[in-house]
Amino acid sequence: MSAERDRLLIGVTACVRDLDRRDFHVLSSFYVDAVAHAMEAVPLVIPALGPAVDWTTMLDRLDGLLFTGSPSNIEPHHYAGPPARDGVMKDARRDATTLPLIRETIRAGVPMLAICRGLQELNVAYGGSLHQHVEEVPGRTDHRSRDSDPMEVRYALRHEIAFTPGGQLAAIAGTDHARVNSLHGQGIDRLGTGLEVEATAPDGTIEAVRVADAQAFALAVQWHPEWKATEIPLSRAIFAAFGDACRQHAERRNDRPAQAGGYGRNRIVA
Ligand SMILES: N[C@@H](CCC(=O)NCCCC(=O)O)C(=O)O
Repeated sequence: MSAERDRLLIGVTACVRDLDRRDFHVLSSFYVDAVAHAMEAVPLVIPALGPAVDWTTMLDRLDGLLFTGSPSNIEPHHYAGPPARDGVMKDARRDATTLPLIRETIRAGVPMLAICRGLQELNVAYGGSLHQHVEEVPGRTDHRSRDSDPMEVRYALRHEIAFTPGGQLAAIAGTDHARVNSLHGQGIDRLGTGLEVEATAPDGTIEAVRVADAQAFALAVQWHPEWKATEIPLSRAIFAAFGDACRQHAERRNDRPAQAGGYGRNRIVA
């Protein structure tokens, strides 16, 4: 088998945007670049088709899933929150795809990494709720970036985070604190059942969580490691740890006999 065929296949979630009077399934190139370069894996864009996607077939073939960030917000009815203010960007079809897909991914034991909106989706998928405007919560700072700023400014490392002592992220990072970028207006309010906090900002905002009883890697961060993923040491470490977990999952699955419709299907080899 060629080295190219050995590469990991990583699903990356897409948003739906109305562009030129049609819907496009889109995502920032930073995520696919991070998968291609920091993980040396093959990114496969997962369209936001909601229940039309056959999760079992998809999860049988993927080595891992990256739940991406997005300018849009989760519709508050998913966490019994008050209606969003006028003008807030939403994406019902992404919600209808990622919320069940996260639960299914973890149930299937497929490794996952979630970033920004992805972290918020994981929290909501596990029964948690969100602050819709973190900057208005007493004691909190403004975690948003300015859309008009150049990317180097928007993605600049902006604030400290402290890793939970003894946590998975502290082990991945090899330190107890780091500086991260910040491009979000929403954040975790009530923590989802079964999630554990892995990092916090000085104002108390939850910056990273993990699914406590997941069979495989299931980590989510509120910042953006996909930015300069091959250059920033913490980002490199996160994608390396995710890649290791995906490789182990691929190896375990390839050892299992083929099943018709289960999560143990062998990959087709030449
Ligand atoms: N809209 C939510 C989530 C923030 C988020 O994921 N930002 C990423 C923007 C850039 C990108 O598409 O990658 C919030 O504001 O909290």
